[in-house]
Amino acid sequence: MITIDRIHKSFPLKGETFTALGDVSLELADNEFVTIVGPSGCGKTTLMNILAGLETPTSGRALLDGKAINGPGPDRGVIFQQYALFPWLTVRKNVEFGLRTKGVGREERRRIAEHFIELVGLTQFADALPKMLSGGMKQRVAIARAYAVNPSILLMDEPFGAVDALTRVRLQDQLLDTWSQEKRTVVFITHDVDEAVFLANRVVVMAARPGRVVEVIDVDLPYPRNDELRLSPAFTALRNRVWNAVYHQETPA
Ligand SMILES: Nc1ncnc2c1ncn2[C@@H]1O[C@H](COP(=O)(O)OP(=O)(O)OP(=O)(O)O)[C@@H](O)[C@H]1O
Repeated sequence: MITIDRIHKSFPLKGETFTALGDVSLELADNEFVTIVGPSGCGKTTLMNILAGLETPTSGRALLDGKAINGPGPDRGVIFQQYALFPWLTVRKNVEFGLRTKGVGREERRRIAEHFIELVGLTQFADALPKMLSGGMKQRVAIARAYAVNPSILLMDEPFGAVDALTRVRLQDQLLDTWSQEKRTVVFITHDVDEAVFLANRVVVMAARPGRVVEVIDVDLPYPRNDELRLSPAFTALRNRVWNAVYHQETPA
Protein backbone atom coordinates (compact mmCIF):
# COMPACT_ATOMS: atom_id res chain seq x y z
CA MET A 1 0.00 0.00 0.00
CA ILE A 2 1.18 3.52 -0.76
CA THR A 3 0.37 6.20 1.77
CA ILE A 4 0.81 9.84 0.86
CA ASP A 5 0.44 11.64 4.13
CA ARG A 6 0.03 15.43 4.15
CA ILE A 7 2.83 16.04 1.68
CA HIS A 8 3.98 19.57 1.11
CA LYS A 9 6.74 20.43 -1.32
CA SER A 10 8.17 23.84 -1.97
CA PHE A 11 11.07 25.04 -4.08
CA PRO A 12 13.11 28.21 -3.75
CA LEU A 13 12.19 30.53 -6.61
CA LYS A 14 13.78 33.96 -7.19
CA GLY A 15 14.38 34.49 -3.49
CA GLU A 16 10.88 33.35 -2.58
CA THR A 17 9.28 30.01 -1.84
CA PHE A 18 7.17 28.38 -4.51
CA THR A 19 4.70 25.77 -3.29
CA ALA A 20 4.53 22.94 -5.83
CA LEU A 21 2.41 20.68 -3.62
CA GLY A 22 0.12 22.05 -0.93
CA ASP A 23 -1.26 19.42 1.35
CA VAL A 24 -1.61 16.16 -0.56
CA SER A 25 -2.92 13.00 1.09
CA LEU A 26 -3.86 9.83 -0.72
CA GLU A 27 -3.90 6.10 -0.17
CA LEU A 28 -3.36 3.57 -2.93
CA ALA A 29 -4.27 -0.06 -2.44
CA ASP A 30 -2.15 -2.91 -3.76
CA ASN A 31 -2.65 -3.66 -7.45
CA GLU A 32 -4.77 -0.59 -7.99
CA PHE A 33 -4.44 1.29 -11.28
CA VAL A 34 -4.57 4.98 -10.43
CA THR A 35 -4.26 7.76 -12.98
CA ILE A 36 -3.36 11.33 -12.07
CA VAL A 37 -4.64 14.09 -14.29
CA GLY A 38 -4.48 17.85 -13.91
CA PRO A 39 -3.35 21.06 -15.58
CA SER A 40 0.27 21.76 -16.32
CA GLY A 41 2.22 22.71 -13.21
CA CYS A 42 -0.12 21.14 -10.65
CA GLY A 43 2.69 19.02 -9.25
CA LYS A 44 2.03 15.62 -10.86
CA THR A 45 5.67 14.97 -11.68
CA THR A 46 6.79 16.31 -8.30
CA LEU A 47 4.47 13.83 -6.57
CA MET A 48 5.73 11.03 -8.79
CA ASN A 49 9.35 11.94 -8.06
CA ILE A 50 8.61 11.80 -4.34
CA LEU A 51 7.12 8.30 -4.74
CA ALA A 52 10.13 7.29 -6.85
CA GLY A 53 12.42 8.57 -4.09
CA LEU A 54 14.02 11.13 -6.40
CA GLU A 55 12.74 14.10 -4.36
CA THR A 56 12.01 14.47 -0.68
CA PRO A 57 8.91 16.25 0.59
CA THR A 58 9.38 19.50 2.49
CA SER A 59 6.96 18.12 5.06
CA GLY A 60 4.70 15.10 5.28
CA ARG A 61 5.57 11.53 4.40
CA ALA A 62 5.33 9.00 1.61
CA LEU A 63 5.14 5.43 2.86
CA LEU A 64 5.33 2.11 1.11
CA ASP A 65 3.74 -0.65 3.17
CA GLY A 66 4.22 1.53 6.24
CA LYS A 67 7.91 2.25 5.58
CA ALA A 68 9.12 5.72 4.64
CA ILE A 69 10.37 6.15 1.07
CA ASN A 70 13.92 7.45 1.39
CA GLY A 71 15.28 6.92 -2.11
CA PRO A 72 14.85 4.90 -5.28
CA GLY A 73 14.47 1.15 -4.88
CA PRO A 74 13.84 -2.03 -6.89
CA ASP A 75 10.32 -2.18 -5.46
CA ARG A 76 9.42 0.74 -7.77
CA GLY A 77 9.83 0.77 -11.54
CA VAL A 78 9.78 4.18 -13.22
CA ILE A 79 8.79 4.80 -16.85
CA PHE A 80 9.16 8.28 -18.33
CA GLN A 81 7.83 9.90 -21.47
CA GLN A 82 11.21 9.74 -23.15
CA TYR A 83 12.19 6.21 -23.94
CA ALA A 84 15.18 5.71 -21.68
CA LEU A 85 16.53 2.68 -23.53
CA PHE A 86 20.21 1.99 -24.06
CA PRO A 87 20.60 2.51 -27.81
CA TRP A 88 23.56 0.13 -28.10
CA LEU A 89 21.73 -2.80 -26.47
CA THR A 90 19.19 -5.08 -28.12
CA VAL A 91 15.61 -5.24 -26.82
CA ARG A 92 16.49 -8.42 -24.92
CA LYS A 93 19.60 -6.89 -23.34
CA ASN A 94 17.69 -3.75 -22.42
CA VAL A 95 15.05 -5.84 -20.64
CA GLU A 96 17.74 -7.94 -18.96
CA PHE A 97 19.69 -4.90 -17.80
CA GLY A 98 18.13 -4.46 -14.35
CA LEU A 99 18.34 -8.19 -13.73
CA ARG A 100 22.03 -8.18 -14.54
CA THR A 101 22.68 -5.38 -12.04
CA LYS A 102 20.70 -7.40 -9.47
CA GLY A 103 23.07 -10.32 -10.05
CA VAL A 104 20.48 -12.66 -11.59
CA GLY A 105 22.16 -15.53 -13.49
CA ARG A 106 22.24 -15.75 -17.29
CA GLU A 107 19.63 -18.46 -17.79
CA GLU A 108 17.19 -16.88 -15.38
CA ARG A 109 17.71 -13.45 -16.95
CA ARG A 110 16.92 -14.80 -20.35
CA ARG A 111 13.82 -16.64 -19.14
CA ILE A 112 12.40 -13.56 -17.37
CA ALA A 113 13.22 -11.23 -20.27
CA GLU A 114 11.58 -13.57 -22.76
CA HIS A 115 8.44 -13.74 -20.67
CA PHE A 116 7.99 -9.98 -20.49
CA ILE A 117 9.04 -9.37 -24.09
CA GLU A 118 6.33 -11.83 -25.11
CA LEU A 119 3.84 -10.17 -22.80
CA VAL A 120 4.32 -6.83 -24.56
CA GLY A 121 4.18 -8.53 -27.96
CA LEU A 122 7.76 -7.97 -29.09
CA THR A 123 9.14 -11.51 -29.34
CA GLN A 124 9.97 -10.98 -33.00
CA PHE A 125 12.04 -7.94 -32.12
CA ALA A 126 13.99 -9.38 -29.19
CA ASP A 127 17.30 -9.06 -31.04
CA ALA A 128 16.58 -5.67 -32.62
CA LEU A 129 18.25 -2.45 -31.54
CA PRO A 130 16.02 0.42 -30.29
CA LYS A 131 16.67 2.46 -33.44
CA MET A 132 14.81 -0.21 -35.42
CA LEU A 133 11.65 0.25 -33.33
CA SER A 134 8.78 2.73 -33.49
CA GLY A 135 8.13 5.05 -30.53
CA GLY A 136 5.27 2.86 -29.35
CA MET A 137 7.43 -0.26 -29.49
CA LYS A 138 10.18 1.48 -27.54
CA GLN A 139 7.70 2.28 -24.79
CA ARG A 140 6.63 -1.36 -24.73
CA VAL A 141 10.29 -2.31 -24.22
CA ALA A 142 10.48 0.22 -21.36
CA ILE A 143 7.41 -1.41 -19.79
CA ALA A 144 8.89 -4.91 -20.17
CA ARG A 145 12.14 -3.67 -18.67
CA ALA A 146 10.40 -2.11 -15.69
CA TYR A 147 8.40 -5.31 -15.11
CA ALA A 148 11.45 -7.58 -15.38
CA VAL A 149 12.92 -6.57 -12.03
CA ASN A 150 9.58 -7.41 -10.43
CA PRO A 151 8.65 -4.14 -8.74
CA SER A 152 5.41 -4.04 -6.78
CA ILE A 153 4.76 -0.53 -8.12
CA LEU A 154 5.00 0.98 -11.58
CA LEU A 155 5.34 4.75 -11.73
CA MET A 156 4.55 6.05 -15.21
CA ASP A 157 4.95 9.73 -16.07
CA GLU A 158 3.14 10.53 -19.35
CA PRO A 159 4.51 7.35 -20.89
CA PHE A 160 2.39 7.63 -24.05
CA GLY A 161 2.71 11.40 -24.45
CA ALA A 162 5.09 11.26 -27.40
CA VAL A 163 3.24 8.88 -29.71
CA ASP A 164 0.43 9.46 -32.23
CA ALA A 165 -3.21 9.05 -31.21
CA LEU A 166 -3.76 5.63 -32.78
CA THR A 167 -0.57 4.17 -31.31
CA ARG A 168 -1.56 5.65 -28.00
CA VAL A 169 -4.87 3.78 -27.94
CA ARG A 170 -3.07 0.55 -28.87
CA LEU A 171 -0.55 1.10 -26.09
CA GLN A 172 -3.37 1.59 -23.60
CA ASP A 173 -4.93 -1.73 -24.64
CA GLN A 174 -1.55 -3.42 -24.46
CA LEU A 175 -0.76 -2.00 -21.03
CA LEU A 176 -4.11 -3.14 -19.60
CA ASP A 177 -3.52 -6.56 -21.12
CA THR A 178 -0.11 -6.78 -19.46
CA TRP A 179 -1.43 -5.44 -16.18
CA SER A 180 -4.34 -7.92 -16.11
CA GLN A 181 -1.85 -10.77 -16.46
CA GLU A 182 0.76 -9.30 -14.10
CA LYS A 183 -1.04 -7.15 -11.55
CA ARG A 184 0.96 -4.37 -9.97
CA THR A 185 0.09 -1.07 -8.34
CA VAL A 186 0.27 1.48 -11.16
CA VAL A 187 0.47 5.25 -10.75
CA PHE A 188 0.07 6.77 -14.20
CA ILE A 189 0.28 10.47 -15.00
CA THR A 190 -1.48 11.79 -18.07
CA HIS A 191 -2.89 14.95 -19.61
CA ASP A 192 -5.41 12.92 -21.56
CA VAL A 193 -8.79 12.62 -19.86
CA ASP A 194 -9.92 9.67 -22.02
CA GLU A 195 -6.72 7.83 -21.22
CA ALA A 196 -7.12 8.58 -17.51
CA VAL A 197 -10.62 7.08 -17.43
CA PHE A 198 -9.96 4.16 -19.78
CA LEU A 199 -7.06 2.80 -17.73
CA ALA A 200 -7.95 3.49 -14.13
CA ASN A 201 -9.71 2.06 -11.13
CA ARG A 202 -9.55 5.60 -9.78
CA VAL A 203 -8.76 8.95 -11.32
CA VAL A 204 -7.07 11.52 -9.11
CA VAL A 205 -7.73 15.06 -10.35
CA MET A 206 -5.23 17.69 -9.26
CA ALA A 207 -5.27 21.48 -9.40
CA ALA A 208 -2.44 24.00 -9.42
CA ARG A 209 -1.23 26.87 -7.24
CA PRO A 210 -0.79 25.17 -4.93
CA GLY A 211 -0.71 21.63 -6.31
CA ARG A 212 -3.47 19.68 -4.60
CA VAL A 213 -5.99 16.90 -5.07
CA VAL A 214 -9.42 18.31 -5.93
CA GLU A 215 -11.34 15.13 -6.62
CA VAL A 216 -10.87 11.37 -6.65
CA ILE A 217 -13.25 9.67 -9.05
CA ASP A 218 -13.98 5.94 -8.92
CA VAL A 219 -14.11 4.34 -12.34
CA ASP A 220 -16.65 1.66 -11.83
CA LEU A 221 -16.26 0.02 -15.24
CA PRO A 222 -15.38 -3.66 -15.62
CA TYR A 223 -12.07 -4.97 -16.99
CA PRO A 224 -11.17 -6.08 -19.59
CA ARG A 225 -11.89 -2.78 -21.25
CA ASN A 226 -12.31 -2.56 -24.99
CA ASP A 227 -13.32 -0.28 -27.85
CA GLU A 228 -16.99 -0.86 -27.15
CA LEU A 229 -16.52 0.48 -23.66
CA ARG A 230 -14.83 3.61 -24.99
CA LEU A 231 -18.08 4.42 -26.80
CA SER A 232 -20.45 3.49 -23.99
CA PRO A 233 -22.62 6.08 -22.20
CA ALA A 234 -21.10 5.05 -18.84
CA PHE A 235 -17.61 5.85 -20.13
CA THR A 236 -18.74 9.15 -21.62
CA ALA A 237 -20.41 10.17 -18.38
CA LEU A 238 -17.24 9.50 -16.36
CA ARG A 239 -15.06 11.18 -18.93
CA ASN A 240 -17.26 14.30 -18.80
CA ARG A 241 -17.07 14.30 -15.04
CA VAL A 242 -13.26 14.13 -15.08
CA TRP A 243 -13.11 16.73 -17.85
CA ASN A 244 -15.19 19.14 -15.77
CA ALA A 245 -13.06 18.55 -12.69
CA VAL A 246 -9.88 19.26 -14.68
CA TYR A 247 -10.92 22.10 -16.95
CA HIS A 248 -13.49 23.96 -14.92
CA GLN A 249 -11.27 24.53 -11.95
CA GLU A 250 -11.32 27.83 -10.20
CA THR A 251 -7.82 29.23 -10.57
CA PRO A 252 -6.67 31.71 -7.97
CA ALA A 253 -5.85 35.12 -9.39
N1 LIG B 1 13.33 21.64 -9.05
C1 LIG B 1 12.42 22.61 -9.12
N2 LIG B 1 12.72 23.89 -8.77
C2 LIG B 1 11.79 24.87 -8.82
N3 LIG B 1 10.52 24.69 -9.18
C3 LIG B 1 10.14 23.45 -9.54
C4 LIG B 1 11.06 22.35 -9.52
N4 LIG B 1 10.39 21.23 -9.92
C5 LIG B 1 9.13 21.64 -10.17
N5 LIG B 1 8.98 22.96 -9.94
C6 LIG B 1 7.74 23.74 -10.09
O1 LIG B 1 6.70 23.06 -9.41
C7 LIG B 1 5.49 23.11 -10.16
C8 LIG B 1 4.99 21.71 -10.39
O2 LIG B 1 5.83 21.07 -11.33
P1 LIG B 1 5.54 19.61 -11.88
O3 LIG B 1 6.54 19.31 -12.94
O4 LIG B 1 5.44 18.68 -10.74
O5 LIG B 1 4.09 19.81 -12.53
P2 LIG B 1 3.27 18.88 -13.52
O6 LIG B 1 1.89 18.85 -13.04
O7 LIG B 1 3.98 17.57 -13.65
O8 LIG B 1 3.39 19.70 -14.86
P3 LIG B 1 3.35 19.20 -16.38
O9 LIG B 1 1.99 18.60 -16.56
O10 LIG B 1 3.53 20.45 -17.17
O11 LIG B 1 4.46 18.21 -16.55
C9 LIG B 1 5.81 23.86 -11.45
O12 LIG B 1 5.34 25.18 -11.33
C10 LIG B 1 7.31 23.80 -11.55
O13 LIG B 1 7.81 24.96 -12.16
